[in-house]
Amino acid sequence: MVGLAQRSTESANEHSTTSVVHVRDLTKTYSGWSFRGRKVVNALRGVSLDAFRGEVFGLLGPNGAGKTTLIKILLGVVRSSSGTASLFGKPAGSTDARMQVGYLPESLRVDRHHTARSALRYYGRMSRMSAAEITRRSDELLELVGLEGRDRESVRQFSKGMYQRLGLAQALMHDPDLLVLDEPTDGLDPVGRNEVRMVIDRLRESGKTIFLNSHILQEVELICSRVAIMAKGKICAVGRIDDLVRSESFSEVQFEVTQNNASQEELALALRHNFPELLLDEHLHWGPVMRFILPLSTQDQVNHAVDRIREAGLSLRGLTLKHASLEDTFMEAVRMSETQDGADGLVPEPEMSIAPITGSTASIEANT
Ligand SMILES: Nc1ncnc2c1ncn2[C@@H]1O[C@H](COP(=O)(O)OP(=O)(O)OP(=O)(O)O)[C@@H](O)[C@H]1O
Repeated sequence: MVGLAQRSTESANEHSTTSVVHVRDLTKTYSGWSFRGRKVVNALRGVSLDAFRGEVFGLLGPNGAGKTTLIKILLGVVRSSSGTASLFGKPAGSTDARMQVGYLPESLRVDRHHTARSALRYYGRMSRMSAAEITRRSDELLELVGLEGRDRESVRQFSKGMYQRLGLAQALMHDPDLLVLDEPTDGLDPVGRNEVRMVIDRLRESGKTIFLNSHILQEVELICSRVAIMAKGKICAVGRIDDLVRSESFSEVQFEVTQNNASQEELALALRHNFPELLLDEHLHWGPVMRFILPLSTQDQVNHAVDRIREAGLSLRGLTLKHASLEDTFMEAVRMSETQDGADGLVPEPEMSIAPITGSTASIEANT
């Protein structure tokens, strides 16, 4: 298992160190009044992270962790309470920063009367692109997302995967260097997920930086080079997935033991005496060789269990270590955050007024 405290496992040599998304000590407090009085929600509590040029950075966290709030601040839709957030060195929300970011919301709505091409024309116009530029860019993007040849069909005919790939194309219309994707593969079948993943791969290869929010851990493992795990408004861990899911940590260990001349009942009795957690039958698989699984995570714990098996006069026939996964890392981080304080009230406050957005980020909604 991973260490319990917040830790950073950055390794500067393995990726570009040019910070595209730079966040320091960011806080966001929503406050307001209800019939019970004043309520405050600390949605972000001192968040710091960097996403570097050319990487796919994943933001993970359970519901209410603060992911959407962070993304809204990066896009300039919500104002932070304190701390700094910048994109390409420009304050998040400034016109300069917005011009360099494309956004795919979780549920992009493209009017049903559109074809893929007319939708891109619409978004291109919103980004104040010329007609020639729109045609050129649409051709490029339709090919990139694999919708060439389908561009005159009504989006009504589109599968979810095609719709999502069109969403990626709209986010890319003004050729931003940073793409912010909110749950890009949510609701897609395996084929659709694979198609979207392939587009993301091609974008990464072309040098774009991708910042994505997802709760599908297997997807994140496949797509992202680095991740931040958030819970209760804080970053619990940040770094390369391989580093976070440390190879020397386990999630569980399976033992196989036996004892000369002992019946299965005697063997079970000896095991239960030494490992009280095996009182439940579901944890113990009976047979001449008994099998059981313990939730051990460190080598020391494994050594200790082996010592106990030997002291009980049992012989160890087999030992299988299951290495920790990103899910184990995530669950541990979330468990830890739950043991900390932070009961928050939930009252919306009126958010800042939303300035006209240039570029394809115009599809962002003022979600209060
Ligand atoms: N406008 C708002 N007014 C008051 N509280 C809010 C507002 N927006 C979000 N919150 C609260 O802030 C906290 C963080 O919410 P946020 O939507 O950022 O989390 P999230 O990680 O994106 O969750 P989810 O995965 O469910 O979308 C939650 O407790 C949420 O209820």
